[in-house]
Amino acid sequence: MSSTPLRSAATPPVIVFDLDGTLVSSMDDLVVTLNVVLEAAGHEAIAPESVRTMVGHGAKVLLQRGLEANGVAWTEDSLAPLYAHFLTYYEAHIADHTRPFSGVVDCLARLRDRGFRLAVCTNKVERLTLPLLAALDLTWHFDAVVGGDTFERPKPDARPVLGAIERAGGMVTGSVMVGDSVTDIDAARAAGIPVVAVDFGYTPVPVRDLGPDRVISHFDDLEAALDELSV
Ligand SMILES: O=C(O)COP(=O)(O)O
Ligand SMILES: [Mg+2]
Repeated sequence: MSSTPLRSAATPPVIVFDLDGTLVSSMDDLVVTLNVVLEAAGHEAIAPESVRTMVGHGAKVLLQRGLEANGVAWTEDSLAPLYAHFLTYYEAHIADHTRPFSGVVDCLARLRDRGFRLAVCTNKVERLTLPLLAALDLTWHFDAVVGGDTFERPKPDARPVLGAIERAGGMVTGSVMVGDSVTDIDAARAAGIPVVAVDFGYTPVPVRDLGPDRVISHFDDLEAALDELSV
């Protein structure tokens, strides 16, 4: 049992979680989907190690990067049918291989017990985010879910992070972002809240080099990191 006192229920801080590469290991399903779409359009499949460096800005940008890796120039018009295929295929295979990372579910429960509100702030569009959370039975943990298309601009804009805190009914002071990539760190900075990075996510450079306030290698270590940040 934690000895940390419960927080005031009136104005709780919010732990705002990124989704892909932070809460869930979605890489395998993203790789399969991207390559199904690219190959159907007559292009080469991309190696999983390369796809890992392309995730974090939403499916449309992933597809754009997949085309660019094939040396294919794209326009909004040429991208549209491929993006439609991506959405349809990925929706039908959203949790074939995707699972919460080790320790996630227990950690979410402990944070709730400690009086935090919890939110998701991902650059995945809502159409994909909501079914993925539901398929993994994660939805009920969260007071708010913000996708890449919920507000005008996605992360690294501050608005989705601040919107997640607001929709979760919490206050900005004491809230913390937990993410795996530069978009999360920059969004947290823009929102004026600290950021804990996980080092097992999807990023082309080591996340430690991006200057997060704390780095964890397992969700069992998140509460200690939050305690160190005095939130
Ligand atoms: O690139 C995506 O699909 C979304 O990524 P995120 O959950 O890490 O923001
Ligand atoms: Mg991520």
